[in-house]
Amino acid sequence: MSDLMREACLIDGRWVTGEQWITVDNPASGEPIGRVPRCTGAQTAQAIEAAARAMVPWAKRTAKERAQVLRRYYELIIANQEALAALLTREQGKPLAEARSEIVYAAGFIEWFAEEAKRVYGDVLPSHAADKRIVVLKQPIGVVAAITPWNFPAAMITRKIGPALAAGCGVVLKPASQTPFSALALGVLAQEAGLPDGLLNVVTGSAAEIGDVLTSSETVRKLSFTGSTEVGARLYAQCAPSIKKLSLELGGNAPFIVFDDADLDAAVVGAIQSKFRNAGQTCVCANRIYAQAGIHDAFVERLAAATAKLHVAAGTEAGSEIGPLIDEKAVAKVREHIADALSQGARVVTGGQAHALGGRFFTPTVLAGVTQSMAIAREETFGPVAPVFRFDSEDEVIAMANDTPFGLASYFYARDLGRVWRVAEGIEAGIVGVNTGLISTELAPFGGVKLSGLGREGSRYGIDDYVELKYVCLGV
Ligand SMILES: NC(=O)C1=CN([C@@H]2O[C@H](COP(=O)(O)OP(=O)(O)OC[C@H]3O[C@@H](n4cnc5c(N)ncnc54)[C@H](OP(=O)(O)O)[C@@H]3O)[C@@H](O)[C@H]2O)C=CC1
Ligand SMILES: O=C(O)[C@H](O)CS(=O)(=O)O
Repeated sequence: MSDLMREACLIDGRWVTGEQWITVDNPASGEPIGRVPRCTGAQTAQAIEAAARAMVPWAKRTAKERAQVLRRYYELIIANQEALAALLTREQGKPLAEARSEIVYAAGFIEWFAEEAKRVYGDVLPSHAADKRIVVLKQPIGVVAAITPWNFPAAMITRKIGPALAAGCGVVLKPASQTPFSALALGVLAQEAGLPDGLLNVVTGSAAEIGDVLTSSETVRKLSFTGSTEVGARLYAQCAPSIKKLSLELGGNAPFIVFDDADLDAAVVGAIQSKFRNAGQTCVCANRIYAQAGIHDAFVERLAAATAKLHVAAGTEAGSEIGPLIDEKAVAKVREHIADALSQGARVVTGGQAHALGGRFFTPTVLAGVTQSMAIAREETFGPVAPVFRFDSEDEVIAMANDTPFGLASYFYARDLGRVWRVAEGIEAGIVGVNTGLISTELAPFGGVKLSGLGREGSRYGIDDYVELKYVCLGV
């Protein structure tokens, strides 16, 4: 067990366990790698109380003092990149190279919000009366509950705790049950960085039981959730009675459009990067690939050739590019999407079947002849399958791209300036990648529209969701 691995929860500065446990397995082998406590509702309530108590002195510290602690936290995450990456690959399965990148990405949110802590500015506004002055204060919103998914076990956490801690809030974090160890390791480093006891609490266990306590608590003033739209909507409803502020980063169904005037080789590189990162298990993966008639056949041929070269192996194996899927349910969904597409006339260009490694490994796949009526066009595959649709006109493909209740990420390759503006403005999404398949950075506002969620994470906008505005009307 690495010295960052904890089989315990962090509540009020203490590592605690319970009477029941949840076993965590290695997706590459299916073998158990450890266990974490199944925290009770009472333990969750203790964590909320600890966060509320610890945030009072924390919020009273100067912004610069908070920034200095967060800066130390950032430096410790970077210093422990290798150990954190190894732990992340063991519990989530992604290639070690991707895990190392995720740790840098995760650290980037702490670095960024350490700086943003010092720039939470209020306002003095022109008054409405000679004997009044208008002052706007920005104050920490209160205790923050953060619930995170398994696909980015480190970055999805720091993307939430970074702004929360920078703003002066206390946090109760519930990581995904399949990938708790990265979160607990970040708890170890938070203590080492000097975060006060109780400010960051990490509870593991039954999502519903912990979620019920977090969403019903009136002490919790903010819920930040990343995960499926189904669960996000449920949490939204559960938070209504206590009128919490919500950030919801939910599911996607990203279109990836290649126009006739695209740089075809660049488009193939971008499609591979967007589609197969984390074995396709990201909410911003290209989920539908549209190729214009003039380049369709050449693009499909080149995409299939590049896809067939991807190295499928356990994440710990040198050169691994595609690791295992998180669980058997994920493999079943990939099979269902392929079978449904083939039953409606699509064809396999490469892949299409489980990998020789067996278990949760699946061969990177390209389908052609895909249409909007297929399940793979309507649902998020969350796996290594690239479905290619043919289209003729710009208006037609914008309509196809927008023919989804989701609106998180989108991508297109084109070089005509007018087309770039028309398509970027016409696509209904929170994020548009133009001539790139990689859009993830802590410096930009990340989030979606429609059923993909509420709010933005990262960037100078990201801290707004963790403060409240207070209007002070000053009689003079
Ligand atoms: N927009 C974005 O940035 C992202 C969106 N996603 C989306 O999430 C999905 C895949 O991730 P996945 O983890 O399976 O998503 P889930 O929504 O199933 O789970 C996300 C988190 O919510 C918890 N959870 C589940 N049910 C409840 C509940 N009733 N009350 C409280 N918490 C609950 C889970 O806990 P437990 O693990 O214990 O079940 C987990 O920690 C995909 O749809 C993907 O698109 C994923 C990542 C990023
Ligand atoms: O969980 C996800 O899919 C992440 O939000 C993707 S990203 O932040 O790495 O782009």
